[in-house]
Amino acid sequence: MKKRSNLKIMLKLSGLVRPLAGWMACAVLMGVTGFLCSIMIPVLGGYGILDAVNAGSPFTVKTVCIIVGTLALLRGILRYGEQACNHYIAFRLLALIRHKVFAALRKLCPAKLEGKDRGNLISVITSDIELLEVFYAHTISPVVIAAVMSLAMTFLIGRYHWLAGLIALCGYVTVGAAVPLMISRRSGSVGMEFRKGSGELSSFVLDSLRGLKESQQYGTGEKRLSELENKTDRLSEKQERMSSMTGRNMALTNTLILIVDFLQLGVCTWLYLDGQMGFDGLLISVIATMSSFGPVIALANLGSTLQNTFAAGNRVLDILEETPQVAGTAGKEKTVFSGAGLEKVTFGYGDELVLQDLSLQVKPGKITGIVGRSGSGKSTMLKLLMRFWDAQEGRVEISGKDIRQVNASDLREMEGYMTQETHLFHDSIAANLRIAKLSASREELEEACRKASIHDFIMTLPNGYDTEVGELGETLSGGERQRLGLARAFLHDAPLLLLDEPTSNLDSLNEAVILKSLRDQQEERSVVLVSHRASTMNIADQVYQAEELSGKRSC
Ligand SMILES: Nc1ncnc2c1ncn2[C@@H]1O[C@H](COP(=O)(O)OP(=O)(O)OP(=O)(O)O)[C@@H](O)[C@H]1O
Repeated sequence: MKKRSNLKIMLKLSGLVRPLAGWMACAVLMGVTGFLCSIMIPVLGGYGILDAVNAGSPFTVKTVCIIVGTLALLRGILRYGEQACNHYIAFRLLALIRHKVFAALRKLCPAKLEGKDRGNLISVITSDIELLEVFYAHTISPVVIAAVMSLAMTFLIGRYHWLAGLIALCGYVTVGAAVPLMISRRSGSVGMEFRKGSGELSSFVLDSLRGLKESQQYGTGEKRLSELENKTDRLSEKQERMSSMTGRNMALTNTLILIVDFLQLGVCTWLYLDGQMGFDGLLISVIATMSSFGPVIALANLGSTLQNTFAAGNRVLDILEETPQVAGTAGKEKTVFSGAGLEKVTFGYGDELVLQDLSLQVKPGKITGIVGRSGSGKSTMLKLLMRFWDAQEGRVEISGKDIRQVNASDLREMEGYMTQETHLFHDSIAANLRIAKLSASREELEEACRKASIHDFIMTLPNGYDTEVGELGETLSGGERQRLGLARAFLHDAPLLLLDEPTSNLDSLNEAVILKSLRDQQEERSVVLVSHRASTMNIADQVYQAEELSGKRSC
C-alpha cells in the first residue's frame, strides 16, 4: 500500500468534488448563515438585557424577540438545507468514486484479480468507499464553515477590544485545529490498521465461505471459527482504542472550551473594571465566545474519525492510481484476424519464470493443440494471447502485428476465451449465455448450446433457458457449467477460440459432440486447445509440447 500524507489524501479526495463545486458552495453558505443565526440568538439576548437595564443597546427587547424568533426558524431551515446539500454531494460522489474504481479495476483486471486477495478488494469497494461519506458530508464544508465563522466572530468580539478578539481566536484555533491535529497524530496508524484488519477479515470470511464444504469434510470448522474469533477480537481491540481516543478527545475539547470561556470572562471583567471596555463589550464578548464554539467542535470531533476515513481514502486512491500490468491500446487501425503466434517469448509472474524463448504459430482455420505437464505454462500462453499480461521478452502477434499495437476492443472481438473455471452469475441461463453476445436471439442461444451439447439438458429444466442458476452456478454440475462456458464461447463467434481444458469434466459422449462441433466450424475459425486428454487432442492439426519450449512436433 502506498503511504500518503493526510494532507495529500485530503487534497486528492477534495479534487473529486470539482464537478459539484456549486453544491459545495451552497452548503458552505447555508452552513455559515445557519451558524451565524444560532450564535446571534444568545448575542441578541445580551442586547435585550442591555436594553432592559438601559445600558445602551442598538435593539429594543421587542425587536430582539422578533429577530430571535426569525433567526431560530431560519437556523432550522438552513441547517436542513446544509445537511441536504452535503449528503447530496456525498452520495453523488460515492457513486462517482464507485464508477471510477470499477473503471480502474477494468483496466487492472484480470492481472489484478489473480494476485490480490479478493475479500480485501471487496472491502475497499464496499466499506472503504462508504466511509468516504464522512469526508464529503462532514469534513469539507465544516472546515470552511469553521474557518469563516471563527474569523467573523473574532472580528465581532475584537470590535469591543482586541484582547478579547485574540482570546476568542486562540480558542478557535486550539479547539478546531491544534486538538484535531494532535489527536490525529496521536492515534497514529490505528485507523490504517483498522481498515487493513477489516479487509483481512472480509478476505477470511469469503475464503471460509468458499471452503465451507472442505472445512466440514475434514472437520476443521472449529479451528476456522477460532481463527475468525481471534481476528474479530483483534479488530474490536483496535475499534476500542479508536473509541477511547474519541472519548478523550471530547473531554479535552470541552475542558479547553471551558478554560477559554472563563479566561474571556476574567479578561473582559478586568478590561471593564479598568475602563478599557464598556459593560456592553463585557456582556456581548462573553456571550459570543461561549456560544460560538459549535463550528469548531464539529472539527474537533473529526480528529479521531478522520484517521479511519483517511485510511479508507488511501486504500481507494491506491486502486485509482495503480498502474495496470497491461496498458490498453485504442485508436489504432482496425485489425482483422489472420493468424496469431508467440515469437521467442519469455514470461514470468514476478520472479517466477514460466515461459522461456517460446515460439508457436496459430494458423487460420486450424486447430492448434498444447499439451504438457501441470504448471508448464499452457494457460499462461493463452493469457498472453488474450493480453492479460505482456511478455517480458519476445513478441506476441495477432494478424502479424505486435499484440500491443492491436486495439483492446478488436482483441476482445477477435478472441473467445474459455477458462478452466466457468463463472455463472446468479441469473437465468439465457442471461448467463448472453454475456457473450448481448443481442443474441433465442435461436442463436440454442444453436450455440447444441454445439456445446448442453441444449438437451437445458430443455429438461423446469423453465428451460429461463431457469435461474444458483449463486456461483452451484446448482449445476461441473460438466454442465463447463458446457455452458463452451456455449458462451461459441456464441461469441470469434475467429480465434482459446479453449483451456474444455472437456476435462465431460463424459466421452459429450466430448464427442463438442469435438465434432469444433471440427465442423474449423473452416471459419482458428482454435487453440489446451488439454490433458489424448482423445481431445486427436482433433488438433498440430500439437505443441509445452516443456519443449521452442520445440514442436506435428501430428
Ligand atoms: N497469477 C499468477 N501469479 C503467479 N504465478 C502464477 C499465476 N498464474 C499461474 N502461475 C504459476 O505459473 C505456472 C504456470 O501456470 P499455468 O496455469 O500456465 O500452468 P498450466 O500448464 O496451465 O497448468 P495446468 O495444466 O495445471 O492448468 C504455475 O507454476 C503457476 O503456479
